[in-house]
Amino acid sequence: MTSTTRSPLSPASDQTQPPTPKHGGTLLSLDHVTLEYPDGEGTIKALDDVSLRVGSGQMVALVGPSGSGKSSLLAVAATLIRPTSGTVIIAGQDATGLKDRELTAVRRDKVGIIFQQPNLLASLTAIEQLVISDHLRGKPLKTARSKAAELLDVVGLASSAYKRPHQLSGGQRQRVNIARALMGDPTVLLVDEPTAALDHERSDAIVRLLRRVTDEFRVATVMVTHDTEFVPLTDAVATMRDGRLCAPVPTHS
Ligand SMILES: Nc1ncnc2c1ncn2[C@@H]1O[C@H](COP(=O)(O)OP(=O)(O)OP(=O)(O)O)[C@@H](O)[C@H]1O
Repeated sequence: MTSTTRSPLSPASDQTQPPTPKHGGTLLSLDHVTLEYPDGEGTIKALDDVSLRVGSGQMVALVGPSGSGKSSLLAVAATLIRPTSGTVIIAGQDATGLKDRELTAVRRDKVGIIFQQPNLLASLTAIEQLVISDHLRGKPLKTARSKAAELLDVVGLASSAYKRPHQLSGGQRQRVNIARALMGDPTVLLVDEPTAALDHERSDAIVRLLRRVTDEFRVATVMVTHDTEFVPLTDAVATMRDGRLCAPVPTHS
Protein backbone atom coordinates (compact mmCIF):
# COMPACT_ATOMS: atom_id res chain seq x y z
CA MET A 1 0.00 0.00 0.00
CA THR A 2 1.20 3.50 -0.69
CA SER A 3 1.21 6.12 1.99
CA THR A 4 -1.03 8.36 -0.07
CA THR A 5 -4.09 6.12 0.05
CA ARG A 6 -6.50 7.05 2.79
CA SER A 7 -8.01 3.68 3.42
CA PRO A 8 -7.13 0.01 3.25
CA LEU A 9 -7.03 -1.38 -0.23
CA SER A 10 -8.38 -4.83 -0.57
CA PRO A 11 -8.31 -6.97 -3.67
CA ALA A 12 -11.46 -7.44 -5.68
CA SER A 13 -13.91 -10.01 -4.46
CA ASP A 14 -17.44 -10.99 -5.40
CA GLN A 15 -18.56 -10.09 -1.90
CA THR A 16 -19.86 -6.56 -1.63
CA GLN A 17 -19.81 -4.80 1.70
CA PRO A 18 -23.25 -3.72 2.83
CA PRO A 19 -23.71 0.05 2.58
CA THR A 20 -21.89 1.81 5.39
CA PRO A 21 -24.50 2.95 7.87
CA LYS A 22 -22.43 5.81 9.21
CA HIS A 23 -21.07 8.46 6.92
CA GLY A 24 -18.34 10.89 7.69
CA GLY A 25 -18.29 14.65 7.29
CA THR A 26 -19.50 16.43 4.19
CA LEU A 27 -17.01 16.30 1.34
CA LEU A 28 -19.21 17.69 -1.41
CA SER A 29 -21.56 20.58 -0.84
CA LEU A 30 -23.68 22.40 -3.40
CA ASP A 31 -25.63 25.32 -2.01
CA HIS A 32 -28.36 27.12 -3.97
CA VAL A 33 -26.63 26.39 -7.25
CA THR A 34 -28.16 27.78 -10.41
CA LEU A 35 -26.79 27.20 -13.90
CA GLU A 36 -28.11 29.03 -16.92
CA TYR A 37 -27.17 28.40 -20.53
CA PRO A 38 -27.77 30.93 -23.28
CA ASP A 39 -30.76 29.89 -25.37
CA GLY A 40 -31.50 32.13 -28.33
CA GLU A 41 -32.63 35.49 -26.98
CA GLY A 42 -33.01 34.20 -23.41
CA THR A 43 -31.50 31.55 -21.14
CA ILE A 44 -32.35 28.03 -20.11
CA LYS A 45 -32.05 27.06 -16.44
CA ALA A 46 -30.28 23.70 -16.37
CA LEU A 47 -29.96 23.90 -12.55
CA ASP A 48 -32.48 25.80 -10.48
CA ASP A 49 -31.51 26.46 -6.85
CA VAL A 50 -29.94 23.04 -6.32
CA SER A 51 -28.52 22.10 -2.91
CA LEU A 52 -26.88 18.78 -2.10
CA ARG A 53 -24.51 17.46 0.55
CA VAL A 54 -22.63 14.19 0.27
CA GLY A 55 -20.52 12.81 3.11
CA SER A 56 -17.43 10.66 3.26
CA GLY A 57 -18.33 7.05 2.44
CA GLN A 58 -21.75 8.05 1.15
CA MET A 59 -23.06 7.09 -2.29
CA VAL A 60 -25.95 9.05 -3.76
CA ALA A 61 -27.82 7.98 -6.89
CA LEU A 62 -28.96 10.82 -9.11
CA VAL A 63 -31.97 9.97 -11.25
CA GLY A 64 -34.40 11.92 -13.41
CA PRO A 65 -35.69 12.23 -16.94
CA SER A 66 -33.54 13.21 -19.89
CA GLY A 67 -32.77 16.92 -19.89
CA SER A 68 -33.57 17.34 -16.19
CA GLY A 69 -30.05 18.54 -15.36
CA LYS A 70 -28.17 15.49 -14.07
CA SER A 71 -25.07 15.95 -16.25
CA SER A 72 -25.11 19.67 -15.52
CA LEU A 73 -25.07 18.94 -11.79
CA LEU A 74 -22.09 16.60 -12.18
CA ALA A 75 -20.24 19.13 -14.36
CA VAL A 76 -20.74 21.88 -11.79
CA ALA A 77 -19.77 19.57 -8.91
CA ALA A 78 -16.65 18.58 -10.87
CA THR A 79 -15.79 22.29 -11.30
CA LEU A 80 -15.85 21.74 -15.07
CA ILE A 81 -18.54 24.42 -15.35
CA ARG A 82 -18.90 27.48 -13.11
CA PRO A 83 -22.43 27.89 -11.78
CA THR A 84 -24.28 31.10 -12.58
CA SER A 85 -24.87 31.51 -8.86
CA GLY A 86 -24.52 29.44 -5.71
CA THR A 87 -21.62 27.70 -4.03
CA VAL A 88 -19.68 24.49 -4.64
CA ILE A 89 -17.45 23.33 -1.79
CA ILE A 90 -15.19 20.32 -2.23
CA ALA A 91 -13.40 18.90 0.79
CA GLY A 92 -13.80 22.21 2.57
CA GLN A 93 -12.56 24.31 -0.32
CA ASP A 94 -14.98 26.82 -1.77
CA ALA A 95 -14.60 26.80 -5.56
CA THR A 96 -16.37 30.14 -5.93
CA GLY A 97 -14.04 32.84 -7.15
CA LEU A 98 -11.11 30.52 -7.82
CA LYS A 99 -9.07 31.26 -10.91
CA ASP A 100 -9.13 28.69 -13.75
CA ARG A 101 -5.69 27.44 -12.73
CA GLU A 102 -6.84 26.95 -9.14
CA LEU A 103 -9.99 25.16 -10.28
CA THR A 104 -7.86 22.80 -12.34
CA ALA A 105 -5.84 22.02 -9.21
CA VAL A 106 -9.00 21.31 -7.19
CA ARG A 107 -10.19 18.98 -9.93
CA ARG A 108 -6.83 17.26 -10.20
CA ASP A 109 -6.33 16.82 -6.45
CA LYS A 110 -9.85 16.23 -5.14
CA VAL A 111 -12.19 15.01 -7.85
CA GLY A 112 -12.41 11.68 -9.65
CA ILE A 113 -14.63 11.69 -12.73
CA ILE A 114 -15.97 8.53 -14.34
CA PHE A 115 -17.84 8.96 -17.59
CA GLN A 116 -19.90 6.26 -19.27
CA GLN A 117 -17.28 5.86 -21.99
CA PRO A 118 -13.89 5.07 -20.43
CA ASN A 119 -11.92 7.04 -23.08
CA LEU A 120 -8.82 4.94 -22.71
CA LEU A 121 -5.81 5.52 -24.92
CA ALA A 122 -5.71 2.72 -27.50
CA SER A 123 -1.95 2.22 -27.48
CA LEU A 124 -1.49 1.98 -23.71
CA THR A 125 -1.81 -1.04 -21.42
CA ALA A 126 -4.19 -0.90 -18.47
CA ILE A 127 -1.38 -0.12 -16.03
CA GLU A 128 0.03 2.58 -18.31
CA GLN A 129 -3.39 4.29 -18.45
CA LEU A 130 -3.16 4.75 -14.68
CA VAL A 131 0.53 5.62 -14.56
CA ILE A 132 0.21 8.33 -17.19
CA SER A 133 -2.68 9.95 -15.33
CA ASP A 134 -0.48 10.22 -12.25
CA HIS A 135 2.48 11.38 -14.29
CA LEU A 136 0.32 14.22 -15.63
CA ARG A 137 -0.26 15.20 -12.01
CA GLY A 138 3.49 15.49 -11.59
CA LYS A 139 3.90 12.41 -9.38
CA PRO A 140 7.05 10.26 -9.55
CA LEU A 141 6.85 7.36 -11.98
CA LYS A 142 8.06 4.72 -9.52
CA THR A 143 5.36 5.25 -6.89
CA ALA A 144 2.77 5.57 -9.64
CA ARG A 145 3.54 2.08 -10.94
CA SER A 146 3.13 0.30 -7.63
CA LYS A 147 0.01 2.26 -6.80
CA ALA A 148 -1.44 1.52 -10.25
CA ALA A 149 -0.79 -2.18 -9.73
CA GLU A 150 -2.56 -2.07 -6.35
CA LEU A 151 -5.56 -0.26 -7.79
CA LEU A 152 -5.87 -2.68 -10.69
CA ASP A 153 -5.92 -5.42 -8.06
CA VAL A 154 -8.68 -3.57 -6.19
CA VAL A 155 -10.85 -3.46 -9.32
CA GLY A 156 -10.15 -7.11 -10.16
CA LEU A 157 -7.78 -6.58 -13.06
CA ALA A 158 -4.45 -7.68 -11.62
CA SER A 159 -4.05 -10.27 -14.35
CA SER A 160 -4.99 -7.83 -17.12
CA ALA A 161 -2.53 -5.08 -16.22
CA TYR A 162 -0.62 -5.46 -19.47
CA LYS A 163 -3.59 -5.68 -21.79
CA ARG A 164 -4.55 -2.87 -24.13
CA PRO A 165 -8.13 -1.57 -24.37
CA HIS A 166 -9.03 -3.72 -27.42
CA GLN A 167 -8.08 -6.82 -25.41
CA LEU A 168 -10.47 -5.90 -22.58
CA SER A 169 -14.24 -6.31 -22.32
CA GLY A 170 -16.50 -3.29 -21.84
CA GLY A 171 -16.79 -4.07 -18.14
CA GLN A 172 -13.02 -4.43 -17.79
CA ARG A 173 -12.48 -1.10 -19.55
CA GLN A 174 -14.88 0.52 -17.11
CA ARG A 175 -12.88 -1.05 -14.24
CA VAL A 176 -9.71 0.55 -15.63
CA ASN A 177 -11.63 3.81 -15.78
CA ILE A 178 -12.56 3.49 -12.09
CA ALA A 179 -9.02 2.58 -11.06
CA ARG A 180 -7.68 5.54 -13.05
CA ALA A 181 -10.10 7.90 -11.27
CA LEU A 182 -8.76 6.62 -7.93
CA MET A 183 -5.12 7.30 -8.83
CA GLY A 184 -5.44 10.92 -7.74
CA ASP A 185 -6.77 10.01 -4.25
CA PRO A 186 -10.02 11.88 -4.89
CA THR A 187 -12.30 12.93 -2.06
CA VAL A 188 -15.27 13.20 -4.41
CA LEU A 189 -16.20 10.66 -7.08
CA LEU A 190 -18.58 11.78 -9.82
CA VAL A 191 -19.92 9.02 -11.99
CA ASP A 192 -22.05 9.54 -15.11
CA GLU A 193 -24.04 6.52 -16.29
CA PRO A 194 -21.28 3.97 -15.63
CA THR A 195 -23.40 1.07 -16.86
CA ALA A 196 -24.82 2.60 -20.04
CA ALA A 197 -22.78 0.42 -22.38
CA LEU A 198 -22.89 -2.79 -20.30
CA ASP A 199 -25.16 -5.81 -20.00
CA HIS A 200 -27.00 -6.48 -16.76
CA GLU A 201 -24.43 -8.74 -15.15
CA ARG A 202 -21.51 -6.42 -15.85
CA SER A 203 -23.57 -3.39 -14.81
CA ASP A 204 -24.35 -5.01 -11.49
CA ALA A 205 -20.67 -5.80 -10.91
CA ILE A 206 -19.62 -2.23 -11.74
CA VAL A 207 -22.13 -0.62 -9.37
CA ARG A 208 -21.08 -3.05 -6.61
CA LEU A 209 -17.48 -2.11 -7.26
CA LEU A 210 -18.34 1.59 -6.99
CA ARG A 211 -20.13 0.85 -3.71
CA ARG A 212 -17.09 -0.94 -2.36
CA VAL A 213 -14.73 1.79 -3.51
CA THR A 214 -16.94 4.42 -1.82
CA ASP A 215 -16.80 2.48 1.45
CA GLU A 216 -13.11 1.63 1.39
CA PHE A 217 -11.76 4.94 0.13
CA ARG A 218 -14.29 6.99 2.11
CA VAL A 219 -15.06 9.14 -0.92
CA ALA A 220 -18.31 11.04 -1.46
CA THR A 221 -19.86 9.50 -4.58
CA VAL A 222 -22.61 10.82 -6.82
CA MET A 223 -23.72 8.42 -9.54
CA VAL A 224 -26.09 9.39 -12.33
CA THR A 225 -28.04 6.34 -13.39
CA HIS A 226 -31.08 5.33 -15.39
CA ASP A 227 -30.94 1.86 -13.86
CA THR A 228 -33.19 2.27 -10.84
CA GLU A 229 -32.61 -1.38 -9.96
CA PHE A 230 -29.13 -0.40 -8.72
CA VAL A 231 -30.44 2.34 -6.45
CA PRO A 232 -30.66 -0.04 -3.42
CA LEU A 233 -26.87 -0.37 -3.56
CA THR A 234 -26.58 3.34 -2.81
CA ASP A 235 -27.35 5.20 0.42
CA ALA A 236 -29.78 7.74 -0.95
CA VAL A 237 -31.52 8.62 -4.18
CA ALA A 238 -31.97 12.21 -5.35
CA THR A 239 -34.36 12.98 -8.18
CA MET A 240 -33.96 15.83 -10.66
CA ARG A 241 -36.83 17.37 -12.57
CA ASP A 242 -36.61 20.48 -14.74
CA GLY A 243 -33.37 21.55 -13.12
CA ARG A 244 -34.67 21.21 -9.59
CA LEU A 245 -33.42 18.60 -7.14
CA CYS A 246 -35.69 16.88 -4.65
CA ALA A 247 -34.04 16.20 -1.30
CA PRO A 248 -32.24 12.83 -1.30
CA VAL A 249 -34.29 9.98 0.08
CA PRO A 250 -32.42 7.30 2.07
CA THR A 251 -32.60 3.90 0.40
CA HIS A 252 -32.25 2.05 3.74
CA SER A 253 -34.28 2.73 6.83
N1 LIG B 1 -24.06 23.33 -23.41
C1 LIG B 1 -25.39 23.57 -23.32
N2 LIG B 1 -25.92 24.64 -23.90
C2 LIG B 1 -27.25 24.90 -23.79
N3 LIG B 1 -28.12 24.13 -23.11
C3 LIG B 1 -27.63 23.04 -22.51
C4 LIG B 1 -26.26 22.68 -22.58
N4 LIG B 1 -26.06 21.52 -21.89
C5 LIG B 1 -27.27 21.17 -21.42
N5 LIG B 1 -28.20 22.06 -21.79
C6 LIG B 1 -29.63 22.04 -21.43
O1 LIG B 1 -29.70 21.98 -20.02
C7 LIG B 1 -30.73 21.11 -19.60
C8 LIG B 1 -30.16 20.01 -18.71
O2 LIG B 1 -29.30 19.19 -19.51
P1 LIG B 1 -28.47 17.97 -18.89
O3 LIG B 1 -27.59 17.45 -19.97
O4 LIG B 1 -27.83 18.43 -17.65
O5 LIG B 1 -29.65 16.93 -18.57
P2 LIG B 1 -29.55 15.37 -18.19
O6 LIG B 1 -30.54 15.14 -17.11
O7 LIG B 1 -28.14 15.01 -17.91
O8 LIG B 1 -30.04 14.66 -19.53
P3 LIG B 1 -29.67 13.18 -20.08
O9 LIG B 1 -30.24 12.19 -19.09
O10 LIG B 1 -30.39 13.15 -21.40
O11 LIG B 1 -28.18 13.11 -20.22
C9 LIG B 1 -31.40 20.59 -20.88
O12 LIG B 1 -32.53 21.39 -21.15
C10 LIG B 1 -30.34 20.79 -21.92
O13 LIG B 1 -30.92 20.99 -23.19
